[in-house]
Amino acid sequence: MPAAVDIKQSSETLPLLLLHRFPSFELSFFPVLKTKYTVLDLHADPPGPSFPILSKSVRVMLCVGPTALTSEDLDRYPAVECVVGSSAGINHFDLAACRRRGIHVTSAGDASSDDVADYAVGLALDVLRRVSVADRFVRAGSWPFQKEYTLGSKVSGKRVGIVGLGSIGLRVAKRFEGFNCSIAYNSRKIKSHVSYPYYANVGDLASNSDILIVCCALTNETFHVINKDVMRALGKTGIIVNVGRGALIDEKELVELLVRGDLGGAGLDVFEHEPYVPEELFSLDNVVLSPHNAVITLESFAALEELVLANIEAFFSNKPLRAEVELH
Ligand SMILES: O=CC(=O)O
Repeated sequence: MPAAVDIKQSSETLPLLLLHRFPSFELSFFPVLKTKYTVLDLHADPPGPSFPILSKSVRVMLCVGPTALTSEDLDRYPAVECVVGSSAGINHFDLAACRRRGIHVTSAGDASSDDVADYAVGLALDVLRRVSVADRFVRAGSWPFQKEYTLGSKVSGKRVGIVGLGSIGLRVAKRFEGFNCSIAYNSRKIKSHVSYPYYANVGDLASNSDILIVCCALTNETFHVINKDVMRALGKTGIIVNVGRGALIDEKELVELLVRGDLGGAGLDVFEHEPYVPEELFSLDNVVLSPHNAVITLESFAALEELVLANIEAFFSNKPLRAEVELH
């Protein structure tokens, strides 16, 4: 499965870095990496003769995007001590295996939290005010002929429930405060630094919300945390926005409720089996679909690149890592 080696022999003393990424997804900092480290590129083509030997001494793995990192992957690289991730969500890493081996893991931290929070608000606005529908209407040339419109729904003053009040959730809350919305939240634990009402039960939060924003981490505990009952509690006028991970919501139930009109609408940036999106959603005007786009801005990528490079350098110079993940 290792495909290639791209070795810069600028200095034998520089340690190795294994780059684990999608093919043809060249980020601007890859050339910088290659000037500083001997970069083994798992997905480049063709394979190089030194790969099998060099890969045994790789100490840092850089995992770009949602490339899964399994226990078997780690077994192939016995010298790995640090996994540098490039996303905020790290459900695609086998964290238990990292913990067993004492491997440090870093994430994107809050490099893209502002952008994801902005996007969550944008999706809610779009669903309620039907911006994408209006755009399609104009582009289809319907404006001169059709005089009847489906009414949108006001955003200001709505009750916003946030599932996961971490760095993204807190930013979502601040933004909706600007719309005079009331905020409440659910998370693993009550947050003493905020005064928003806390609901230990997601269903209770949904019952008391008009807009439910899902932005918690995907773990074994939060898989399908938004189930049929929670969505029923949100009700026929409630809308749900997911900028976390697809599997936080029971997607099959979500689709059924939306198709039957038992849920008010949805703004979805993530899906359970990306890039597959259930086709039943395509014809629903109360649903806004987006291809895992919330982090994709110039600014997020710049912050991410800075963080990734800093963490690699910190590891090799025995300095503290940033955005290190606590492995329980
Ligand atoms: O989805 C994107 C991320 O987790 O950073």
